[in-house]
Amino acid sequence: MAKRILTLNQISVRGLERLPRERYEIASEFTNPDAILLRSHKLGAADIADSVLAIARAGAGTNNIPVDACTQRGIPVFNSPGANANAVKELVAAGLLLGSRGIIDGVDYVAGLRGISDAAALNQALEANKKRFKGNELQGKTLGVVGLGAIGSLVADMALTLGMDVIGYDPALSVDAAWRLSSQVRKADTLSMVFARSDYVTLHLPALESTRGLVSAELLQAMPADSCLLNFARQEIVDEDALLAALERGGLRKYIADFPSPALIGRKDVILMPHIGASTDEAEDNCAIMAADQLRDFLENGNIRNAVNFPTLQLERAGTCRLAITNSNVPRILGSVLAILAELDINVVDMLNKSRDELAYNLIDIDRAPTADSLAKMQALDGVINVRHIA
Ligand SMILES: NC(=O)c1ccc[n+]([C@@H]2O[C@H](COP(=O)([O-])OP(=O)(O)OC[C@H]3O[C@@H](n4cnc5c(N)ncnc54)[C@H](O)[C@@H]3O)[C@@H](O)[C@H]2O)c1
Ligand SMILES: O=C(O)[C@H](O)COP(=O)(O)O
Repeated sequence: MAKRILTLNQISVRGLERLPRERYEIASEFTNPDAILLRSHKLGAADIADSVLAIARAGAGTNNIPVDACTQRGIPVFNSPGANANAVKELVAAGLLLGSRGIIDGVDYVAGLRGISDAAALNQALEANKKRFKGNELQGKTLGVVGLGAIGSLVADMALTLGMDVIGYDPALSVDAAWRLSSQVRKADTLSMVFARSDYVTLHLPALESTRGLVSAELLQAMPADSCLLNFARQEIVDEDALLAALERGGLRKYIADFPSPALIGRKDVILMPHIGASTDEAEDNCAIMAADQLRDFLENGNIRNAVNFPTLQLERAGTCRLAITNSNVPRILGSVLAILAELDINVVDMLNKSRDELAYNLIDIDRAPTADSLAKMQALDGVINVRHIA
């Protein structure tokens, strides 16, 4: 039977094409979907039907998904790391330029000259007024990058090519990300060091409980006068009251962000974009393709790539069929599962078991399909969260 994929945002067609119609039904409304494919749609735990086996986020941030509730229910949440990083990097480049030059005010000024029909008079007005839109160059200025993952590392490289000094902070930098990073990026040991030493600070870290309000009054106070803060990560990382206070007292020249809020709209010292960091054809295709491929591999083979709450685990298919079992990460569960298979005289052809935090996940290839009774027995074992028989 075709698997049912519920889409909760518009997903690029190139991604949806990875889910062939003979095996997948895709719709924006389903009562009992097998999986959910979404972008920034805010998903509540109660919105996830019992039938859902997996959730795929075509994008980086998963703070719109109740990941802890999914983990408890044994539902992997996939994302597409790096697939939209270049799009965000390019918008940050635009943000830096908008923060350093009088582009927006200058363009607005020119738009207001529509009524002048005489070219000479127009030219005279432009030349007389252009001093109002003077800016500064980025070359030689310091950019502080907070979060040096897929996006932060590209932003750091981009800033180096613009002749900026780059200082970076990431207390949880992965080994892969460290390899990607230019040796010209100076390491900051503390967040306050980044804020104190930068003309521009750009945020590229996830919204987590631990990063909510991370950009605090204290950090903003440490910034040099005339500095700019760029936020293309998430709104909640910046303490909005502290931000408004910093802008009011002139401690921050500009806030440039992808996340408008009522209190920020209309301020001259704030440049807001409508969450378009990943809104390019290329990024939308990349994210949707990655998310759809990972989802399909999970639904058809139980393999896990780029889940934010499950261990990474891939096993070549062997045997007649496969069991995918999620359980609490405690001893003896796997042994009990194997004992049930042994009772049925079913041979294990290959298997892989991995854990991540409180979860363990197993792929077990067997030479014969188990009975419905034995599957129910496995499901009933203490600590087993779910058991899936994949033909
Ligand atoms: N504006 C947009 O449209 C848009 C697009 C893509 C991503 N994003 C946001 O950007 C975030 C980063 O995306 P990414 O693809 O670079 O993710 P990533 O996982 O590759 O990188 C995030 C980095 O942040 C680091 N980090 C975590 N906590 C930190 C902390 N307290 N201080 C400093 N660094 C910390 C991690 O170690 C990691 O290296 C996403 O989580 C998402 O919220 C926004
Ligand atoms: O986290 C992300 O990938 C971005 O915020 C993009 O969100 P979007 O897919 O809704 O544009």
